[in-house]
Amino acid sequence: MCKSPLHNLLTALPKCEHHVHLEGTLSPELLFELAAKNNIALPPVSSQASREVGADAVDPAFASPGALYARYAEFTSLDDFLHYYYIGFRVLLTASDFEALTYAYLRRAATGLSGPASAPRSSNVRHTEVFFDPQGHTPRGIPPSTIITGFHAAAARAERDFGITAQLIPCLLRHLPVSSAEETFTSLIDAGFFASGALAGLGLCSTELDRPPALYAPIFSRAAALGIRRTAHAGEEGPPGYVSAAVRELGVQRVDHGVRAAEEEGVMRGLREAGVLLTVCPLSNVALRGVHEVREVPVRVFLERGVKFSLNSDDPAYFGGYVQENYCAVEEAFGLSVGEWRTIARNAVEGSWCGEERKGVILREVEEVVREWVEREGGEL
Ligand code: HPA
Ligand SMILES: [Zn+2]
Repeated sequence: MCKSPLHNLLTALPKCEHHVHLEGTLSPELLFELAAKNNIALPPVSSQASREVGADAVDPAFASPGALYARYAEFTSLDDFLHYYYIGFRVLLTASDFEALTYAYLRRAATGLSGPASAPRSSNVRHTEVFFDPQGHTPRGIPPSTIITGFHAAAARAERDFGITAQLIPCLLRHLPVSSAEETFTSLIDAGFFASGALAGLGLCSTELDRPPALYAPIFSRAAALGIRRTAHAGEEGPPGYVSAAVRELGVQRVDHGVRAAEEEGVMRGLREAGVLLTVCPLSNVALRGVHEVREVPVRVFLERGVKFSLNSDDPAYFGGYVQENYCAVEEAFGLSVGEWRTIARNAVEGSWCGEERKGVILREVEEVVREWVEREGGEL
């Protein structure tokens, strides 16, 4: 629980999350549990065990969940994190593994609970749009259909149980050749996953430096021609110019992270004029050393310049917080007003891809929660 007087408003505020990687919700505990169940070898923790040809390098972080958590607290960069993130993929094999992973995340996002259901609710994500990385699974013999089946089974159950709605977005991986991204995108189209609504849009992630958005322009223009919504990670480690390139050359409706846009007024103006929403992830930025502390995330600058953003967890199992913890960290760092939180909550709903009817429902909930708070506690709107 954060120390802010607005804490109870922040837990009650209806939220939309647009930037969370399904594989980034894999906790160290579940990683070890699935490795044991699926008989998957993790990197050896001592040189005794690593003599085979092609074996992983020795890494004492895989000694226990506690050792992994300690290593996660010391990430030095995006690529340092991605090394661990992709190792985690290995334990996910079956549709039921993906269903378990998805349901645990949705329950936590909707209720704040990871333990017993009797505890009071302390988070209120009403709608979430979740990334996954097909190219991290197909080489292991796991087709996108396995992930999509598991995800939607969990989403249906979580909607019944908690009233949260969820959509799924594949991200193409920038550390692999562009030809692999093209093949992946083509196979997802051919399988009819976009046309059926099983996939809600297209994303782009992984290593950013030296992978300019323009490399992916042909794929994204194909997506545009097919009426597929688009988003891309940009301006996390990469320069502000990558943010404007994502908007101009990929035609994205959202930019994931985008925080380095604040370094250039012209880039901010472009975002404002295009009405693009940034999916900002404050605790992720601290964990991966983009900033030293949340106070350096340009939240205030974006609010003052009218650049829209939502607040998100990115990879909550790796970065020490879900959406709720990100909201609290921002409030502790900036002390925003009730009116500013209302703007953030409304922009998050409006930047969602869930359809006008659902957006209308959540917007009304936002207004009700804010109105009740102001009537009870006072405060500026
Ligand atoms: O923050 C991120 N950036 C890029 N790629 C990613 N894949 C998972 N999380 C991230
Ligand atoms: Zn991300």
